[in-house]
Amino acid sequence: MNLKVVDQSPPEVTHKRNPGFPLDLDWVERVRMNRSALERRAASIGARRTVKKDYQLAWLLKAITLIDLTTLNSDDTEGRVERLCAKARHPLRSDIIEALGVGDLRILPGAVCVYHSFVKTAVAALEGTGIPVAAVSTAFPHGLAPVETKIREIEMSVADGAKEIDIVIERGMVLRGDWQALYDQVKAFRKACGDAHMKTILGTGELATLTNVAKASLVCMLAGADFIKTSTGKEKVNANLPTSLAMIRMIRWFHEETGIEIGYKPAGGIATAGDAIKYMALMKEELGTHWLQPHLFRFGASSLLTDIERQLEHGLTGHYAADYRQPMV
Ligand SMILES: O=C[C@H](O)COP(=O)(O)O
Repeated sequence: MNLKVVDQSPPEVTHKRNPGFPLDLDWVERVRMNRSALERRAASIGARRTVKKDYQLAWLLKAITLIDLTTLNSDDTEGRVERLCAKARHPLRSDIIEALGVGDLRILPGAVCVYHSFVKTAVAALEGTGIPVAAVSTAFPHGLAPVETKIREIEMSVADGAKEIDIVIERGMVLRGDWQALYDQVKAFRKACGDAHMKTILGTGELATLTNVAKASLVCMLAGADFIKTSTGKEKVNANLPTSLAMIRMIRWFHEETGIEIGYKPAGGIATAGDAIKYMALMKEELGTHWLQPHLFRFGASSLLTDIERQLEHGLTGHYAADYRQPMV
């Protein structure tokens, strides 16, 4: 198996964090996306085999390192978060690791993502692993609370030990075209994050057009977002490939203009190993393999790891495991 794809050099050495830039309304005005062209391009990603069989297991191992292992349910408990963190510590069964011969590779998820209330629990459960805790703060999933309340929630998540903050934007600001209000609020969120990296959830399924998605992406990047993220997982339409293309192309344009690399996080409804490979192929083709590293790409997903583990076992044995052998939480 070619494991080069799994190997990662330490990203922090070279990665320059987005410092934020002034709001350039002329640039925002120039942004246009052509939905049918993006849909055609997205369809071409799914239509052909993107990763040859020999490489599939390596890509799936890589995919694990890119997952924000997530539980975001209204009935979450400390116990469920602890079980999720135990899974994060050992994302693959030891017999699979042994059979793949990858015991010496650091295959751990990119982060564990929880509501603010569970940050302390997750930080304690992950101690010593180096796996960061990401908190969805700012009145997730709707984002509709007074700005002071949302800023306070960020500050509390950071104080509890979250190293990454997933903020949600107010979709109404985009629908009204109030780019100044969006910029000001996201900039204030970034300030409250301090050293914690900020992922900016756009709620793309509620933004009406791909041009709006692209403009909102740009405004959030100008305001200092470290990542742009599609969805909360709670909208009727969550991550998909055409929306991803619109956002990824804005990341590329932003990089061309500023030299700053922004991360991308598709989230919501990404549940199969096949989905994961399509998103990774899209990133590779549009931005290059460099972008397939945990500091520049994450999946927001609650059940993806279960399917990846099943597919890895299938790749090794030719059989699928019974569900009880791969409990999630
Ligand atoms: O940000 C993560 C999403 O809420 C996860 O959505 P999912 O449960 O559909 O995988």
